[in-house]
Amino acid sequence: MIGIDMDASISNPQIWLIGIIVFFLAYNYLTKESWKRLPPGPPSLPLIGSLPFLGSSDIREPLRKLANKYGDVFTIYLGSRRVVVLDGYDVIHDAFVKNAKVFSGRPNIFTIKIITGGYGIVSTEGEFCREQRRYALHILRDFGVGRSKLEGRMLEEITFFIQEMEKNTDKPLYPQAIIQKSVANVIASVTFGKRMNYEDPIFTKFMETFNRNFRVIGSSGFINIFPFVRYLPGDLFHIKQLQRDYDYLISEYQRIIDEHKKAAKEGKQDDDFISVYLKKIEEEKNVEDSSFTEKQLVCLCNDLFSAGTETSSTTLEWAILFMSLNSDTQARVHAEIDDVLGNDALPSMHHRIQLPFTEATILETQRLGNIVPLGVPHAVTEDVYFRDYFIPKGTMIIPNLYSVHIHPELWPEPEKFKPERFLDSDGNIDQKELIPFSVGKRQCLGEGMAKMELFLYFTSMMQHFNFKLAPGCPAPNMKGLLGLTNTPEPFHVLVEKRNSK
Ligand code: HEM
Repeated sequence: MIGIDMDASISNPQIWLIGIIVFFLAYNYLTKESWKRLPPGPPSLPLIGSLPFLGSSDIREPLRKLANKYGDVFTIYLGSRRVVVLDGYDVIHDAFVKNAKVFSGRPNIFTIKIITGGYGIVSTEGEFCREQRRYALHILRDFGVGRSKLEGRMLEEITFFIQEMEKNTDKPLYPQAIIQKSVANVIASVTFGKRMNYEDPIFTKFMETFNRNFRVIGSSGFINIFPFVRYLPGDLFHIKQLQRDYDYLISEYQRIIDEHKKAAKEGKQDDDFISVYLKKIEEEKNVEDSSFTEKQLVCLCNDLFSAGTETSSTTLEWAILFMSLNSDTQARVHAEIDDVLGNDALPSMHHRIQLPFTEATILETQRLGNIVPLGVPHAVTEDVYFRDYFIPKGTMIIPNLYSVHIHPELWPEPEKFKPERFLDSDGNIDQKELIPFSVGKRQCLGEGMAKMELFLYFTSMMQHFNFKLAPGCPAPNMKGLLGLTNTPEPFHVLVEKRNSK
């Protein structure tokens, strides 16, 4: 008969070891959040998480496939970071609008933290962010979003833009730089109170640095998943470059803020974001722990430039590309604009209602261009049960706006460019479930300004020019290049001056 010698077992180190392992496994199992039913998802491997299931660089289609398999709320792991992806309009709306209080946080992202230091709006959360967001919106509204003051400044910039395009007619043009400088000038005019000459070397250096910064952040997924790479010698992952470029941009904002302070001391009143904000800092100087500081103003300037330049200019680039490839649509837009504006009246926002097809073409550009396809990541600010799943506090949330904009039930033949889909049977605009600016409490702060910009720029461009692909230049791959935004692959167009009517 086989008996158990208890004394021998207690002193046997192997049995102790097995006991400890069993204890830890059991502890891990019992305390693991998964028993609380985290949203399902693909397996997660040590260190790399779900990366093998996300394709090489463009994760849009892999995310769609995962949604087909796991449903409209699913979990992936970027390295060891847990991320919940929301797929489709209903679930994004449920989270960001109906559960806005919990879903309006921002995740802690290494590259963003090293450059912003926790200031600004885009990457902050909580009461600090709410107060700053409210005040920034107040300035923008007061300043003229939806009113003629901003429209006047924009139209002035558009005049320079049209002149610049005219210099480039009848030869192959890659329009990215001209559009971007002009759109950056709109932000400069709102923020600094002045536009800059396109050839100005300071402006050129600023935009080059800004673009490099944007590109590095756009491709910094690897650094954010494996932040320890910052300790490697050299600068293989461009982290030092990122910091250097950011310091340069900050010094430029600071220089302009100092000029404003000097002007204010001399009694000169400026009518721009910086001037209004500086007055607020002065008003709050005796308020303990006021969130209105110069450091915050500097970061706000950067937020407005970062969030407001690339997005609008990329949308306009897509618009030119779609027009070049869809001559029937282009002809219909031309005809509508000719009827309402002729060839020299300046467009204004009150023309929007008379130009429904033009408006529908802009909406279709936003849908198919999918400029910010994965939105800006949110985070849940507390543990939450959502659609029967448990999502722990701090989890990063990705709203897959791309999934909304290519959903075949919402948009039949979603891959085709068809502005008519936004017109109802009476020919009026029906925006349907288009959400390029996201939804909820963190919805784009510049939406009003962006809509004005897209309408005035697009209408003016179409009033003056006809676009077609430059001979010998093939159409680019229409999926675009995914970074922070989805930009068209480089393309060359022929810009032809129109003589309408
Ligand atoms: C076509 C142009 C634009 C598009 C497609 C766009 C899209 C977006 C999206 C998707 C978000 C993320 C919202 C979220 O977190 O749920 C966002 C945030 C933001 N946008 Fe825009 N945007 C555009 C233009 C602008 C402009 C012109 C400005 C500046 C005046 C601006 C300023 C901001 C800011 C400050 C945020 C952060 C808001 C926050 O964190 O609370 N955007 N935008």
